[in-house]
Amino acid sequence: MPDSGLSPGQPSLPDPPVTPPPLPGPPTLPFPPAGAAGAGTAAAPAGVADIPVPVTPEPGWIPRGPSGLGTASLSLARHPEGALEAPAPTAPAEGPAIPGLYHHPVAEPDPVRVEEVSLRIKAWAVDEVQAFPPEWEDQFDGFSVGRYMVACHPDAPTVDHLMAATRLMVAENAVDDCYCEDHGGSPIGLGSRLLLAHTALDPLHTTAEYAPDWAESLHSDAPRRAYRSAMEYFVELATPSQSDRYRHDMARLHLGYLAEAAWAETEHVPEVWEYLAMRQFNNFRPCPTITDTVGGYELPADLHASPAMQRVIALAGNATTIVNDLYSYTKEQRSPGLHLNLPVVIAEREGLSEQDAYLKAVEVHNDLMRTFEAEAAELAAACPVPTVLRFLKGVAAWVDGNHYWHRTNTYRYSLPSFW
Ligand SMILES: CC(C)=CCC/C(C)=C(\C)COP(=O)(O)OP(=O)(O)O
Ligand SMILES: [Mg+2]
Repeated sequence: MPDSGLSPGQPSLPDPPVTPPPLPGPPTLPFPPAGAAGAGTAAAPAGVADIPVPVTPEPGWIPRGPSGLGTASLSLARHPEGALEAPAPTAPAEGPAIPGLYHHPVAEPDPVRVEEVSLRIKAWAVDEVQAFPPEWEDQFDGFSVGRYMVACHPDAPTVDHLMAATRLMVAENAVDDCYCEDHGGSPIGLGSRLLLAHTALDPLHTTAEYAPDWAESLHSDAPRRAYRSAMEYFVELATPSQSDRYRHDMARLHLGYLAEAAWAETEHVPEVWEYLAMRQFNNFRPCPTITDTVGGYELPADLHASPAMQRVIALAGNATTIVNDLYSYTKEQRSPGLHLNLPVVIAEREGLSEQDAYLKAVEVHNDLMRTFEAEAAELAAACPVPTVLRFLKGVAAWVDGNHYWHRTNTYRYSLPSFW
């Protein structure tokens, strides 16, 4: 079991079965040829849906109560009887897709898995890391993180694997909300907060005199508690190289947050290309790049580091992140001050109307998606190694699941009326 380097403090997970699902037979291109589908809905890439998903039944799971001094008063989201409640199961999710947005529809995520992950993630958030105060419970439920992660990782062999991704997603959002954005965040002092929180992922190695203060600091706010615990679970499942990949991607993310904050502080509107550069770092990338860990296999480090794979990952991450800019546009228009996103920056820097800028941003997204698919297909043909093929399929599945979640999260997002 790889060592996290973090002080233990949480009950250890049972050893999850990590037998990966059988790999596809003869290598096939996981994507349709570039341009095969027009704008808008496209057929799901052949192959992604073909990976079997063995569902390993897990022993009955009982939510743990809070433990440790003083945690009783931190118990949130409880009914008087003390039972945690997962967000109410919903009918198949609705929500319109952005007209003209190139995307692949996905099958409705397995409701049994969604229910189980939703229950377990809320217990973790409430009992283990106290990730949110009671008044944010509706927002936590409305985020639908269980549905998000089940949709993005259709090949996860067990719910434990899904939980690793789900905890990290909650922790990443706790940092974004509490340090950067609308739940007490601010550009002022952000660098210091992010660096100290980053040590929950990439531990401080120091002398015996100073180490205890650092270890204590990891329990001092919700973002650090969430990062520390989520990472501790993740390294139990990941190889050292997968953990290091994740740390690197998180450092990239934190660098992106800092550039966004620097512009917000001076109310600077960057050039479009500068915005795209910032958004390549302030990006979903750390989520699709754990697809192999969550799938129970490993893309070897040298194959992950190859320039062609790095380009495919960056293109996929950029497409997923511009999807966020488009679906969160009205939410961000309503927020105080000028919230940068691709349509806003195009409108400001290129002198377009809000509508024309939005439609141009849709085209930028579609270009990124098509280039991602074309280059992933080229890489699959040039390097038909089973782990490469499966990783590419996993990234494509994450891209599609991410679109599904944004489209269907009508609690959080709504479309502008440009059509
Ligand atoms: C989950 C993760 C790694 C997120 C990092 C970057 C991030 C917060 C996004 C890509 C989402 O963008 P945004 O902050 O604009 O989110 P909302 O629009 O508020 O949903
Ligand atoms: Mg957004």
